[in-house]
Amino acid sequence: MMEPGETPQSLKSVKHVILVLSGKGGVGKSSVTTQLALSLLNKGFKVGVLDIDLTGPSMPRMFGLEDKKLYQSSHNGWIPAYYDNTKQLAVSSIGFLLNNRGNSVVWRGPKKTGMIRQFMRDMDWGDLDYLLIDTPPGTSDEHIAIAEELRYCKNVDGCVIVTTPQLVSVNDVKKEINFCGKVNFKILGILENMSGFICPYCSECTNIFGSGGGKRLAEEVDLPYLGNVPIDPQFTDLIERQTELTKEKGQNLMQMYQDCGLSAVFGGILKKVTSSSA
Ligand SMILES: Nc1ncnc2c1ncn2[C@@H]1O[C@H](COP(=O)(O)OP(=O)(O)OP(=O)(O)O)[C@@H](O)[C@H]1O
Repeated sequence: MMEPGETPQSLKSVKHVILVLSGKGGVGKSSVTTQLALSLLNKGFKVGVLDIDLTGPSMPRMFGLEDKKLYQSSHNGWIPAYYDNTKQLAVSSIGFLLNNRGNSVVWRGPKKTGMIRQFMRDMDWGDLDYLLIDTPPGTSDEHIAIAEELRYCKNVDGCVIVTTPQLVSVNDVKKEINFCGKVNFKILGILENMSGFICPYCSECTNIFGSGGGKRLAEEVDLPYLGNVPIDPQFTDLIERQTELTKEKGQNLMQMYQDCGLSAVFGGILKKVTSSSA
């Protein structure tokens, strides 16, 4: 039984917890979580990823783990899905508990809260350097539940907020910032995803959705700006065809990501995230 004000047992051996949030859906929050994880792994850290997007879980697909399941250990709760035998990357998502990928989760608030509580208290993460938490868009039941669970955890570094350059996304981010203030989550910085498209043939950058909205917002609200992430079709292809590419190249996702243009971009972003969280 957890006493009020305590860090859940499952997080006691986790050094840093970082949440990834966005005001709007489809802005690339899961892609950002995935790339932060890959960048940390490529630096030699042991990483866990918790997907609390209960209605649209995407972490199993992002890491090519769709066939995996979560198992209940005899004494220590749920065992996460490991990417491979090295156990450097552990992932937990409701996607691993659904019998069928197409199944939908139609739950009211209390059931969602119960599931998140279980994810927070009953996972056997073991020792981790970083636990990244991918959240659904907005500020709904899942966010309130996770904020309650993490309320007294000393190892929560804070949140990375993802936006796209469009004003409508930037406006929704302001609500997310407001939410973080209310639940006392530190904001590590704002990141602008889909910030231009780099032509793979001529390397010219076209600002399809405009650009600079994230940076202007960070200045307006006086928060660190973490950087722009362009649209890179190589990354989408890597995620979509990872099983095929792994067979073709004999490399795992972490190795293949190092050849992706976005890995250098995330190298810079990770430095800022980890220095803000230090
Ligand atoms: N910088 C990028 N370059 C190329 N593709 C990207 C980039 N960012 C996101 N994508 C692609 O856009 C799609 C949506 O991204 P993602 O699933 O990460 O968004 P999300 O904000 O997590 O969505 P949801 O609101 O459904 O949780 C995915 O197919 C992803 O591969």
